Amino acid sequence: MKKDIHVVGAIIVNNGKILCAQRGPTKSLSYKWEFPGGKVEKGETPQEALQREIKEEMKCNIKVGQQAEHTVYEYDFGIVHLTTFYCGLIDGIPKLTEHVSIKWLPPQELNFLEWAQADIPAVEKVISNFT
Ligand SMILES: Nc1nc2c([nH]c(=O)n2[C@H]2C[C@H](O)[C@@H](COP(=O)(O)OP(=O)(O)OP(=O)(O)O)O2)c(=O)[nH]1
Repeated sequence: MKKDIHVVGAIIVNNGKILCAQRGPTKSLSYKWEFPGGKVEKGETPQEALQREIKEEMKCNIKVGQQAEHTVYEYDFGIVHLTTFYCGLIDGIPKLTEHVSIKWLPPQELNFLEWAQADIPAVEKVISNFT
């Protein structure tokens, strides 16, 4: 049986643009674009996990707002349960640490990137929420 992986992703909105992050070559889903975040650990709420992950991987603090989407997607390596939340920056500027590239894009340009498959419903939702 495939393992269930519970993941949170931050849709960080700043000045009308959204932060998109590209996965590195050594990771699963290499070079795909994603919302920064990661796996929820035992005892954490999804919101706590997201704040922790963003602090670790982007060196900034966020406030976590409304849930945008929840998707279950079966990859070959496991079943990802992805919950995305709209977020805002509190302090610091997101920095490139674990990802190979980050971009701030207006919502209508999100579709130009090659997203991880689990993210596609969230991307569509963001586009429709902003247009
Ligand atoms: N952070 C994040 N992960 C996502 C998204 N969409 C998606 O399918 N994923 C997958 C990729 C990973 O398999 C898993 C998140 O794991 P992670 O971010 O904590 O771990 P990782 O990069 O080290 O991944 P891995 O190489 O261990 O699989 O969820 C997304 O938008 N954000």
